[in-house]
Amino acid sequence: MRFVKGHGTENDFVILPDPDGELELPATVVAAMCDRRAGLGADGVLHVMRTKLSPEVADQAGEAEWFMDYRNTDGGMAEMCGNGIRVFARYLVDTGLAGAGEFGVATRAGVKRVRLAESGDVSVEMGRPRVLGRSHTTVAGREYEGLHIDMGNPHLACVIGDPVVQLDLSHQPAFDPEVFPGGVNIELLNPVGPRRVVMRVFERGSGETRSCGTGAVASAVAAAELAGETTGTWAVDVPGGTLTVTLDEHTSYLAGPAVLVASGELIL
Ligand SMILES: N[C@@H](CCC[C@H](N)C(=O)O)C(=O)O
Repeated sequence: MRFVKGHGTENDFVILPDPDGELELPATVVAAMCDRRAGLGADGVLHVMRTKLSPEVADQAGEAEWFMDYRNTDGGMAEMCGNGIRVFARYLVDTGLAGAGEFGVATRAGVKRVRLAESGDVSVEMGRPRVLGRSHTTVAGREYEGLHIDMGNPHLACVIGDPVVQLDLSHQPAFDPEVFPGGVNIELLNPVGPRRVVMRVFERGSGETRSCGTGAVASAVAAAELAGETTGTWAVDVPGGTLTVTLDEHTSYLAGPAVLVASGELIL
């Protein structure tokens, strides 16, 4: 099985080209690929399929030739991945499957428009974050409150007083299963300057990762709410680098580096 490996601010992915939709991807196979000791190692899998061949998203085929079928480390499907879609776009352009410039990519959360800049950064229009209320999480015995935000996938973004660098995120933080029946991505963040936050994340289905694009947008929304703002551009520092989030009245944008680092043959 051919693969390409890439990352966006060290949120890393195995890319599986499968234009004609011939691959079977049971959760066990995805989990084996993502295993950092016995497999290739990754935070998730980007399965590259023609949109028209996937019944899940075939209605998006008019706006997007390619479908990002996203899987978490545990093999579970997710609706959207902000870093993944930027790496996916980099892959499509570098392999000639899409022209440079702006184009649509199909996802389970609808078509997202991506754009490659000359600097090498890839940006994506993420849509309007939906704030659905407040909830709480417990991390290493400490309870934190945050905003429940729908980015196509579920988030709990918590601005906290404790320094996020010191948190123990080696275990699943507790959350309210009545609010998040399908699980949740949990962001912990500290504002560190005007429109700048430091964020760590515990992702649904993958554990702590070094970055999360949808989580960065949710974090900017939570920081903006605290500052009494609704629009503007935020820098989100994550363990793997820095992402830029722009919020306006109608939508949100995520930008940052997206690189391919290896390709080869997987023996599974
Ligand atoms: N790392 C991603 C989010 C991936 C999906 C997430 N774990 C979920 O289950 O919703 C990002 O960059 O947004």
